[in-house]
Amino acid sequence: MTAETPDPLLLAALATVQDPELRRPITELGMVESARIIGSVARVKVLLTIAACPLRSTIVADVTAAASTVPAVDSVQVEVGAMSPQQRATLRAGLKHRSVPFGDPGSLTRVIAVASGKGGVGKSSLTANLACAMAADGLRVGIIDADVHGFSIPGLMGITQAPTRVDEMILPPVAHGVKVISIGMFVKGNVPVIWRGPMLHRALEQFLTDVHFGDLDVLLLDLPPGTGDIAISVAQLLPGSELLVITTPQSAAAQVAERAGSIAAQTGQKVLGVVENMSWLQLPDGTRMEPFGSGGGAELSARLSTTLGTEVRLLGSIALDPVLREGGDSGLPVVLGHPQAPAAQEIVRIARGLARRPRGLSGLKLPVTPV
Ligand SMILES: Nc1ncnc2c1ncn2[C@@H]1O[C@H](COP(=O)(O)OP(=O)(O)OP(=O)(O)O)[C@@H](O)[C@H]1O
Repeated sequence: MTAETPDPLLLAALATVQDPELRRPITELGMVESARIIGSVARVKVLLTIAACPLRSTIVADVTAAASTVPAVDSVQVEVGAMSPQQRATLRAGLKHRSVPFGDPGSLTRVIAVASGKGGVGKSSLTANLACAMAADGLRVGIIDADVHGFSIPGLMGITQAPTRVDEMILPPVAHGVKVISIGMFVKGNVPVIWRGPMLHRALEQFLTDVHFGDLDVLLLDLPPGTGDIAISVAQLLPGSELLVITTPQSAAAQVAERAGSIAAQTGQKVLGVVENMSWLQLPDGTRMEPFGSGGGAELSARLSTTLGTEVRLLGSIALDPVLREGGDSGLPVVLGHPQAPAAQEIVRIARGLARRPRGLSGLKLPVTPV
């Protein structure tokens, strides 16, 4: 065997190693420069996308473990280098070719925009938990935190790592199996974002084009509360996206949420359903207290059904539970940290229902052209 020819058994073992960010075998990504076995020593040279790759040690550990499985190998030496600009351009071209553009009518990724009428109803907490529940079920899931003024997804998912940039391509950090991108990852400290419509539109557009999510089953968008510019941009950039509307049981909250949901009447988007959050608090004696009243979710689903002319179901009601708040504060969503909690089980049930629904035209108002 010449110095240039990789050892086929070693290469086959290395094909089981995935780049943690790109989620593709490192052999397919052009990251294995050489793979030889000399005596009983496996010598592998790995090229990282950039020299300062934050996941360097993970990749080295995975390569070492994979190479060790080859029967002839007693020890493994991993040399790490960085790709040349030319190699990165080839990688980018290959990824662009294979990634699914979420806005395409033929895209197989289900895009769910999570909306609410007002802030503080638990929209971001539910987005994070629904995503984790779907990922735990084996789906490939991404979140775009489009709540640019009140971005909270990185904290809820426990992400402190910045996205990796490969030239103009952005690789989103992965937490609990979910790929996440947020404007919060691009601002220093807790600086408020004071962008207006056109900038918000461009930020969302950039997330959708420059962030490499790879092939996703579900992309969740955490929208800002209300019926602002971003909701319109989402409808324009992702015409196939569907809305999930969150409310509390309070009648006033449901009325405000109706405005967020009825935006679908203008954009032609489908409303997947309503989720009522903070429905009740379980007291130590087993009784239920309803701090925010009751009936808001049912009221909202009835109102939206009338406005949109199609059934909009109440998909579930989630209890007010301190463990849900604690999970958000610690970056370990309750569906993973306390899966036995009733609130977690209800979120998992809702997530499974959403994931099961086939994509299609049912429930959509189709434009009718007069003949
Ligand atoms: N079911 C629940 N039980 C207990 N606490 C909850 C529940 N849902 C949300 N919370 C808490 O309520 C607060 C508001 O939730 P969250 O930030 O998810 O709301 P939001 O609708 O996304 O708000 P905004 O749009 O203003 O960001 C958070 O502190 C969160 O931990």
